Amino acid sequence: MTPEEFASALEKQGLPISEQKIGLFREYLTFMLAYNEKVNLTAITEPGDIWLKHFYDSLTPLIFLPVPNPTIKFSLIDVGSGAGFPGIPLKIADPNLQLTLLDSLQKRIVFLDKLVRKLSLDDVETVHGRAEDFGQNPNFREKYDFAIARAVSGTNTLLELLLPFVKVGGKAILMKTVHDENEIFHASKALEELGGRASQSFSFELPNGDPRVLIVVDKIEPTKNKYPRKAGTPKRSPIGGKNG
Ligand SMILES: C[S@@+](CC[C@H](N)C(=O)[O-])C[C@H]1O[C@@H](n2cnc3c(N)ncnc32)[C@H](O)[C@@H]1O
Repeated sequence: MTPEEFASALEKQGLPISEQKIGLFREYLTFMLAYNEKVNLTAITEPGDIWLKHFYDSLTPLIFLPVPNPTIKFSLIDVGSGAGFPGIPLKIADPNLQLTLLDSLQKRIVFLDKLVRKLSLDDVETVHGRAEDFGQNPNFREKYDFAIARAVSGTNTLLELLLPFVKVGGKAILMKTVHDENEIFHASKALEELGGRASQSFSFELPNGDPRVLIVVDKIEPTKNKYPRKAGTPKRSPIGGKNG
């Protein structure tokens, strides 16, 4: 996908993007690829693939999910953000977002700090640590309108990593590749323990035909104090068992 195809695919989906924002995506791509030479950030290094599989893919929640009133600032934590996906593309598209990027790898957080300065993005906080620890931290716990993650872990594990961050009334968004789109409706044990309710599941294809699923979970009750459990436990022993 070229930058022009990126802009026109978004426009077709009702998400027009300005030249100035395309310029920020160009800077992001150049900076990430240069940095990737010394620090492992992404296995996707072909520019056309970056426009499609990182940038366009990261924006799909804005295309497929009902967007809250754009004049209201909302807070979002991107858990396991890696090289900034999906958080940074979402912030470029919606500068009103109050964004937190969390990752357990220090070298990725150092990259994200530099990137945020390079792109002059406001209201972006980067946090080095494990979701399991920060989910128990009162400054982060139940403080966000949205918690999102792409390519971090299986659904039951991810629910335990995401839902503790979400305010009652907010949403967790799970970005998945191929999987059973009804899986979330069978994650009842994890949802019940964590105060979530499966709300929507969207299956769609990227412009090249690659399948994607977005799962939305409403936070309907506070998460029980014992969750998230200590670092590593949600992955080793997911509530309700391992799933996709
Ligand atoms: C496969 S990468 C995906 C990165 C990015 N979300 C993307 O879609 O390109 C997974 C990232 O999650 C981070 N991660 C995994 N488990 C985590 C945890 N428990 N807490 C915080 N970060 C975690 C890893 O350090 C890694 O950067």
